[in-house]
Amino acid sequence: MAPTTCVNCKEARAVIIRPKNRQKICRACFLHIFETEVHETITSANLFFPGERVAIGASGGKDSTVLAAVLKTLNERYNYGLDLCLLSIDEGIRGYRDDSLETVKRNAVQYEMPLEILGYGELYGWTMDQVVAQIGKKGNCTYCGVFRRQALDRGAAKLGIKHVVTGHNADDVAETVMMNLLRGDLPRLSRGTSIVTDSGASDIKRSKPLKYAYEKEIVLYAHHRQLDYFTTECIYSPEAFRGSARTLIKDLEKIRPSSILDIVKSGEDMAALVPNQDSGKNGQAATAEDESAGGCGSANGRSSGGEMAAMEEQLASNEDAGSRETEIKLPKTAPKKAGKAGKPAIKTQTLQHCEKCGYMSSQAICKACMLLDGLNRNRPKTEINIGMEDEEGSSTLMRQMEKIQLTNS
Ligand SMILES: Nc1ncnc2c1ncn2[C@@H]1O[C@H](COP(=O)(O)OP(=O)(O)OP(=O)(O)O)[C@@H](O)[C@H]1O
Repeated sequence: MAPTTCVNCKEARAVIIRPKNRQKICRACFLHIFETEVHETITSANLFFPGERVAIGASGGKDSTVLAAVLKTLNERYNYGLDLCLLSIDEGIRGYRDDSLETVKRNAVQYEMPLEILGYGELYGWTMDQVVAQIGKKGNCTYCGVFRRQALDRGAAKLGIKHVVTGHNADDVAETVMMNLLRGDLPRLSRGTSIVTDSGASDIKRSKPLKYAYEKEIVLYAHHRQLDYFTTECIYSPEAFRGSARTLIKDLEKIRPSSILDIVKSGEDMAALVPNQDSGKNGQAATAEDESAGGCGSANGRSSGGEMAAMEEQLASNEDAGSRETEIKLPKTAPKKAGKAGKPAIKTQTLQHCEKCGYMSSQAICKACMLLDGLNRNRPKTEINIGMEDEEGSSTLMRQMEKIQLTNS
């Protein structure tokens, strides 16, 4: 069979079938189109101004690595005049984040960007390994998400930077839209679809330049540019509800590739109909305590079927057949059981500063401080746990010991 020619340049051989629209294109055109689409997202939302200092939330994963690479390219190509740096949060997860941070350190050299790393240990006195040893694996994503959102703000403040960009992509936004629809939480739907979010109390703006980029295209971009990124998933359990929303989105995408963007657009349209009940500065959606803002691979259900891992494997095995067309077909995955989701009432929130740490909160005490309070109350017992094996058996034993101590006291 004669090789297919790229529909864009009409010259080179097509080696990619774009997941977004099924167009057959060559490698060079794919990379350029992907970058141009991100550029259009940036310019149409007026995300940056010349001379702006911007911190890239860098986890070492594919999304933030692609974000850093693309921003560097666009900054040079279109003279954005941005001063870019990498900001990493070390959640303190041995065998996961320590390894991914090594990738970020290499990226800092590759992209010639300064890197700042801030740890939960130094910020909160608790690493996620310690949190999980105390509370178990169930529900740990809540702690991690709340802490990370604050940590990114605090890291930016430390650097004197007022804008943090994250690698949230179209799939992430579509998942958030679905979750909030299923929960009947329209105000949160509005916050989740916003490309720019800022808090009413901190002057740090958040944005998602990859908001319209498909996750599969991000993987393809990373692959074809041979970017150095970290693929292992978080060792702690994913959030079940988001995992189910993710499976739903991926199933819809298989039938109709445009579904992801359609869901994002529908989310935006619906958001425009919802009264802006808790906007931050400049009328932007306030998200400091919103789950869509902090970002977490496991909380985003990365483990729900390991589709991206399968795709990466397939791309690697296509390596030898570089000149052939690459069509990504994902393995069928069994649907995951949804977690229990309460239906929150729509209510107006009053934004204020946390009495303890000063961070933005809709309550007198922010979520992070409330979580820390609970953890710190049991601190002495947790300290006994330090140094013990990190296995499920050990933490179960510790919890049993704690129960016995509580019963005795
Ligand atoms: N530990 C971290 N330090 C800094 N930024 C982070 C960290 N974890 C997540 N983020 C930011 O939040 C975004 C969304 O994270 P999430 O883990 O949900 O997605 P992901 O697809 O796994 O991202 P990535 O591929 O970049 O790890 C990331 O792209 C990154 O910008």
